[in-house]
Amino acid sequence: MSNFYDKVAVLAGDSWLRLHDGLAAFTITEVAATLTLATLLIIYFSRLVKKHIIKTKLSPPGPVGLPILGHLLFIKPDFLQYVTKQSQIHGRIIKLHLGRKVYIIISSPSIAKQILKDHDATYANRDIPMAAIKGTFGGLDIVWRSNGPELQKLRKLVVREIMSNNGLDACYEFRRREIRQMVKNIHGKIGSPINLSEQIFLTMLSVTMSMLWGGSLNGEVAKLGLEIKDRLEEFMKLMGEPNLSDIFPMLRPFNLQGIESEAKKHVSWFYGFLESVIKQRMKLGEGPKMADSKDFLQQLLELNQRGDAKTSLSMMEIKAVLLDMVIGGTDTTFATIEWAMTELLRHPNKLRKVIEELDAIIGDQNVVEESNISRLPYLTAVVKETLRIHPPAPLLVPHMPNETTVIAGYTIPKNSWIFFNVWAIQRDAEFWEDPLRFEPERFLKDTEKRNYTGNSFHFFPFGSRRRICVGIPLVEKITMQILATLLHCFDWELPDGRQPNVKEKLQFVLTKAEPLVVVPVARLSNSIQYQ
Ligand code: HEM
Repeated sequence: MSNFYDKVAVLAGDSWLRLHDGLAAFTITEVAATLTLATLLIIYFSRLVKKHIIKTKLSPPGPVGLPILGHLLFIKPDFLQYVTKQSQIHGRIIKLHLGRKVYIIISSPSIAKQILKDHDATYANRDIPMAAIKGTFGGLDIVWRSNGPELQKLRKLVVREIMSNNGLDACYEFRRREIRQMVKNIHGKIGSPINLSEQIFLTMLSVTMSMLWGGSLNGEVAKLGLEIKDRLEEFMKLMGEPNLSDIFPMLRPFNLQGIESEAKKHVSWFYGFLESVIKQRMKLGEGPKMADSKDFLQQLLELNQRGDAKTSLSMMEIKAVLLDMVIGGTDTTFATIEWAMTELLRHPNKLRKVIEELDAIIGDQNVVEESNISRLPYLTAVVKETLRIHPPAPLLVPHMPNETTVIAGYTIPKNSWIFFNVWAIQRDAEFWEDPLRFEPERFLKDTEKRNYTGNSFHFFPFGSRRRICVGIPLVEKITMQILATLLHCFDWELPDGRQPNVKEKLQFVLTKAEPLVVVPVARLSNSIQYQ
């Protein structure tokens, strides 16, 4: 043994020549052992140095909290307004705490980029709230799964099989049918004030349900659709509610606010309903077919039958993913259309430009089809400007780093909740000229740079990189087609000439606090569009 260490000393200290001489005398095992030892020492010391750097770095600034509770009592009633105001006072990266949970709020594009681009994998995890654990079989869906091969498998399946051009084309007829139904419903109420927000919501739910399993909200089924809406709204509210079981995990067994049991009640109702749809589908075989259309459920069940671990899905995963789709597909898209209509009605000169474009491209005699959408650049800019001023997920979904890191000179502890305040970034006068003005024209210039595919950290309403929204291709089609149809088929009058306000309400998704009430007026000479 001592002979071995003598040889190591020769290697470490003597001349190049002697080293070469010495090498000849070593066995392969001895050389390998030396290299392993050296590597382990390097790893050990670099970790020590990293730990020391992290320890000596600062914690992000933030308001002073109460002992034990931290900022729990301050974040209500309006979390978004509270964190935005605190960021204006303390800086673009701030820290709050709720019990032992650390919240980090980012309002800086460059810091967001550092996290989402340079530390993407570390920060692509989620700390799943108790309400979501109850609602997703412990996190079997996409939204609440942490980073890893299972998440990537699910995301790939949805993106490739469902959100691809082929997947979406396969269920175009379902979307088209529901939009035609919306036109018919509104046409029946010409001249009287209608709650357009509710109409848009029901259309979106109807479109989503019909794409997922061929369901519809017409006739008897309408009641069912409304019950789905109420149950899922309750579930979302509970997920957004600060929960003592999350903040103080030792209190979990007591379920003090009853959030977990309530969440389970609402979501179990929804899963019960889904099970009956799935059972019926399996009994009947293929389910409703329209021309060459296939609904999502059919595509998901085919994946379940594949029996190939790489691509197949379990029944629980299918149900959890369907829940993501109903929630993700309905609320966010509804909010975007509702805000776009509100902003256009507040800005008649912009509305006029949209109408001119629709008249030029679609004309008086035709119906808006998905194939026309790419020829409507001004309306596309309207949707982007709406997503800039009113991002439906203003803080994205909280990310969680699985190790402690140093970001912008501050230590971000492992397992903290990271909120990206896109709402504040997208309204920041430092990055946007006259940021509160509704100005779609800003998206007509430099269109490549000003897109929302996650490369710009000044405009990222869908997030970025590993956790970017999987629904973007569907959003692009459905938002544009519904908006174009509403504006092509009808003129809209404001009851008593009152402008709609832009008061916001955050319940996981940022919607209008008050519904949009307007009077539809028929505007096309060809009544075929209304039938
Ligand atoms: C205007 C409409 C929409 C907006 C603004 C939006 C926005 C977002 C945002 C901000 C995230 C979180 C990104 C992050 O964690 O960093 C997200 C995730 C997600 N969205 Fe959307 N979304 C929309 C529509 C949809 C639609 C139509 C679907 C599906 C039908 C969908 C499905 C999902 C899913 C499954 C996730 C989870 C992705 C993951 O965690 O890996 N979304 N979306």
